[in-house]
Amino acid sequence: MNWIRGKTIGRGSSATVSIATASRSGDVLAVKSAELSQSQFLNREQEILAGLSSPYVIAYKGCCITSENGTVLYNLCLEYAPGGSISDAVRKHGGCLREDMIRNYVHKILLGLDYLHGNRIVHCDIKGPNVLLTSDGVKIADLGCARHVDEVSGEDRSTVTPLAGTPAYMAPEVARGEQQGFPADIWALGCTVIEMATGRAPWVGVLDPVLALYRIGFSGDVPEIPTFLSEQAKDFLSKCLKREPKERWSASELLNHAFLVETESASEEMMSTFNMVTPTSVLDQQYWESEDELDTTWNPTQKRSSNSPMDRIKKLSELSSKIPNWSLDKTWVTVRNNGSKEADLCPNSQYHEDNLQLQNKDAIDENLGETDKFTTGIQSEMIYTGTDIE
Ligand SMILES: Nc1ncnc2c1ncn2[C@@H]1O[C@H](COP(=O)(O)OP(=O)(O)OP(=O)(O)O)[C@@H](O)[C@H]1O
Repeated sequence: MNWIRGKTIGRGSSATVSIATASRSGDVLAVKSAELSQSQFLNREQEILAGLSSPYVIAYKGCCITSENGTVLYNLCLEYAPGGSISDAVRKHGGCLREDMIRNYVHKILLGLDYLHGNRIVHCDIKGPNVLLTSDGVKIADLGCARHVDEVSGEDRSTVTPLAGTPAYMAPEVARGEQQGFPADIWALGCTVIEMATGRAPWVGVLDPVLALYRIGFSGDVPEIPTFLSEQAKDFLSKCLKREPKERWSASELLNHAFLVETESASEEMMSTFNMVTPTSVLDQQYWESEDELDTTWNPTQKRSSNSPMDRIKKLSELSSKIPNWSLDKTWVTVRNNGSKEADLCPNSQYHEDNLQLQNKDAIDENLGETDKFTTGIQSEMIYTGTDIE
């Protein structure tokens, strides 16, 4: 597949995302790239996405290898989401979303989760930044942490695949290191609803993530449910945030919850909110003006020698100075089992939100790997012919 790489539009822990145009069709794409030698998460995401087709999951468009400025890159081509993430939407709306908007988004996320779970896939990292807005509506993205569930036992393969996700959104059983099945996605959905309603990740007031994880795993507490929500919304949340995974409602059960009955009412307003004119080319200047994002990765498995709950909490405390507070900014961390360096864990954790964008850029510059250096400096009109991988 030939495509023209444009500006960098996002950065995550495993990859850099650029806008691109498919040479033949002119379609606008998002291309997620990582150095080939460090592309294991992109590979896993490709393997999962390639088998999926849902209007509620960001679509897979192909993958290829390119050699750019002497660096060999693995590229995952995806449907482009011009509206940003749900977290962006929360910020644009002044820090919280109206309940009818939340209802609409939740409905689409649940349709996506119902589809994934029906295909025996656990997403493992549901949160506002990983739900994107396209001209077709809300779609689940970033399946880099996703995994197949064992079809025979119905349990996940956590013995071979370490648990993953973002601490503030982790279900109690995940925080304890026990299991990460479908109910863990439902808990994370509940946390995402709180994020949409309040502009903050759950567990407000617990700034130390080590203490917070301990509380999530062992205290018996659940995140505070916003009192200003309707009774239906509160009841919906209570079904997501059951501490016992077996008591949590499934995606298909939640789709029939009374909270979602009026789901279509806010659709039109939401779609007009984000100025989602689809660019016709990577040369459209307005699409170079989106801000770069910095997400950071926390990688506890690098040092992991035991998976017992207390050992996991202790390991967390070793890393706590590098872990940011959990406010709704760009300092969330994703737990993954790759080999990234501790120095990369959270370069921006000490920065105040007011100067976050500037500081993020500085932090990016300090922490750039070769791929990032290349991608940041890339010109907007470069045509690459990748080696298609089927
Ligand atoms: N399909 C897309 N369309 C538009 N922007 C996208 C798309 N996919 C990703 N992005 C942007 O790139 C950023 C990083 O992408 P993504 O979260 O998939 O990377 P990652 O390395 O898996 O991140 P994380 O560290 O959160 O796991 C996103 O926050 C988003 O801003």
